Amino acid sequence: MRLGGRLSAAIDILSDIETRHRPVAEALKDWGLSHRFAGSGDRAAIGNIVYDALRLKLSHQWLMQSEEPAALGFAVLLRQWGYTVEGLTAELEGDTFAPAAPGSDVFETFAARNLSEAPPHVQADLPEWLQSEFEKAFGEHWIPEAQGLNGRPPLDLRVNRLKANREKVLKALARTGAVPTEVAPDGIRVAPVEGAGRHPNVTAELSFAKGWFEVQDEGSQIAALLTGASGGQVLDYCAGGGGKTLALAASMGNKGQIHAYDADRHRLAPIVERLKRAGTRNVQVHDQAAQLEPLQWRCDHVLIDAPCTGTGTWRRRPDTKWRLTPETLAQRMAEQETVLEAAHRFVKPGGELVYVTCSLLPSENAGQVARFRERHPEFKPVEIAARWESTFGTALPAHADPENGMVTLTPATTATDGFFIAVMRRLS
Ligand SMILES: C[S@@+](CC[C@H](N)C(=O)[O-])C[C@H]1O[C@@H](n2cnc3c(N)ncnc32)[C@H](O)[C@@H]1O
Repeated sequence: MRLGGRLSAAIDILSDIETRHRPVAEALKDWGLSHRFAGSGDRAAIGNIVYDALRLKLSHQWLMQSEEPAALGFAVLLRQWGYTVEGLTAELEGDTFAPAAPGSDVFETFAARNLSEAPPHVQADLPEWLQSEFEKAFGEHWIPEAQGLNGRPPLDLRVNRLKANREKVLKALARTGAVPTEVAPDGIRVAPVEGAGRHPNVTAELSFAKGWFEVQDEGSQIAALLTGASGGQVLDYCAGGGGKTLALAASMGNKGQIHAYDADRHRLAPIVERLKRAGTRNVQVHDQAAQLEPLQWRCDHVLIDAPCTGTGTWRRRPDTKWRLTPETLAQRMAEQETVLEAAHRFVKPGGELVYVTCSLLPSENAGQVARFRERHPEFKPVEIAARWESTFGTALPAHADPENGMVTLTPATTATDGFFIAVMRRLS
């Protein structure tokens, strides 16, 4: 397919997402099933246009003065893929599969408008109702912080120390251009792709099958390491598919005992195969809360990787940004309170509770922790600056609240997905 056909397909998919309120992954999959002739390069290019359009949807619409999916598609190529109007027109000329170009007046409007005159939430490309949350989180830096969530993400991997080391994996993946991550000691990164590019399918590699590495964002690796667990009894209370459980098992060198629990057994199911591939020997998986009862007051570390709105992962799932509602936020906050209430009981006196979200909204983060500490004054913040420095050998990143044991990672400051991490110790 040439660019015109790819752009037409992306516009059709954007219409489908808009009219039927469908998740982007499903819309792309359906398109692929009904267009089996399209090669993998075409699918990647089409997917990239769709994802890019959703990342900057509001500012594209404002600059084009149009909410039409076609305007979005053209805006992607002009603003994110480096085309000029003339270059794009020339490229699409004579391409019978190319979509009709928006009228010349749309391009003129686009050229005449200046984004710095748009309302702040349009500049930031987020739903207006979330502006106050971002202002609260980042003060005067809230627009660049929100914009940081609008870029393409890298592909991050975590080297599994139980089976390999960073050098070995870097060598095995040399042709991908992978490099060591800045902060996480076992992380390696393949840079974000440009234009129609796509990341290598690393899970098809023999080294992946052998358990040498996992796909995991550097922020998630950092969160797991900040638990500070090196042995003892560890409870991963919201283990899901086991991303952080695996990271903990590796950093603990298979010592101590990790208990991985999740209320949703379907989410938990893949953990068994993953643990096997990674060569872990210190993890017990639990799918019933009752199985955890003997652990009450016994755990050295309890990790709560809480259910959240996922605002920190908008680079990877930009459609969720536009589907998020105040009702969903309220629901996630209620779930967070439930898990905090249920999980803190397992921390032994002197033990630690680590609360993590992949969201940047203060009501899910600092607000949630403050309310928890009001209800449970026996939990006090740990020295997060010292923990960070001894773990990573650097100073705390820009958005941290050492007095309250909290740190926030963002694409703009740590070049990771957005994460919030609070570490507390139970005094009695
Ligand atoms: C952010 S995800 C966990 C991701 C996982 N830790 C990882 O690193 O791959 C949050 C998890 O919390 C689980 N969860 C939600 N409510 C829960 C509850 N009341 N008790 C235990 N787990 C819960 C969800 O099923 C979901 O898997």
